[in-house]
Amino acid sequence: MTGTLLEVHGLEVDFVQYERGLRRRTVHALTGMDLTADAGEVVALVGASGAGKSLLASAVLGLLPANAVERGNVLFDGVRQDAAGRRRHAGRGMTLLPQATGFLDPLATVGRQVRRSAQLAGHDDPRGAAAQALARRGLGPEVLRRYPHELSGGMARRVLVAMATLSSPRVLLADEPTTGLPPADVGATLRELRTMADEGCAVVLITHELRAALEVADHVVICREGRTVDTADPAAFTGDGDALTHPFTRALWQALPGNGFRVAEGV
Ligand SMILES: Nc1ncnc2c1ncn2[C@@H]1O[C@H](COP(=O)(O)OP(=O)(O)OP(=O)(O)O)[C@@H](O)[C@H]1O
Ligand code: NI
Repeated sequence: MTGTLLEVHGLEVDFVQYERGLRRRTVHALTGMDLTADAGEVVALVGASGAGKSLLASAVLGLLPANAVERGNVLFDGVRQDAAGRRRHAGRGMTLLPQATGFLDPLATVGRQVRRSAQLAGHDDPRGAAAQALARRGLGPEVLRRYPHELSGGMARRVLVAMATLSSPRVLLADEPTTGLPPADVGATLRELRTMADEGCAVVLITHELRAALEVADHVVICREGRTVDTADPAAFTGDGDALTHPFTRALWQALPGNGFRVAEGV
């Protein structure tokens, strides 16, 4: 259960936009993302809102919109894959646990969607596996018949977690998996991701909550304004942050409540 399953090298993403009068404008959304995740690891990708975390996940899975232009390399299990190749792995070898619960199909029942994840992963009994996966997250059989709009935000998120884990991915990109969950469920979800890694999956945990990331991560990748700026060891996030070599990472740590209330601006 060793080996690098996901490598992202110098990933850049531009969006081509047309303004009034058909004037073309290029937005440089990602300008240099690097990330490596081995089997057995949780790699946290941490950064502020708009830093480019979700975009990296979409790009890795080949799910960028048509007006996006991508440069750089993405390797899955040591093999470079173009966007179409990555899309073929999506939902099988590589799974996205999406940030937006809008990823659920509004026209299909929860049961049908969760069973589909189980089927794709080759479960012998998709129906039983789906019911069990939901029950493990406190969602009873009545939820199977519901449509996504009949779920609360927290329930929808637990359905997404159930679908992602059922698909037994080798690489899991979990995009803000704990947002909107009550504290007890946050811990349970993080532990679940840790267990998936311990069983051989490479987990990329996308979050803006550094403290939560430190609880389960083996490495912390820090991104800022479309590029990764540092990869740090979770053990270095202690005390005043003197063990953190990058000034931006140190400032992020020091700015956390309880760490001195220093402001990270101007770094
Ligand atoms: N389809 C798009 N067209 C143009 N710009 C986009 C598009 N999608 C994302 N962006 C831009 O790319 C940048 C990164 O967005 P992204 O959603 O990856 O941020 P994030 O780090 O996931 O933030 P959050 O923590 O709020 O989820 C933002 O500036 C955003 O406006
Ligand atoms: Ni995001």
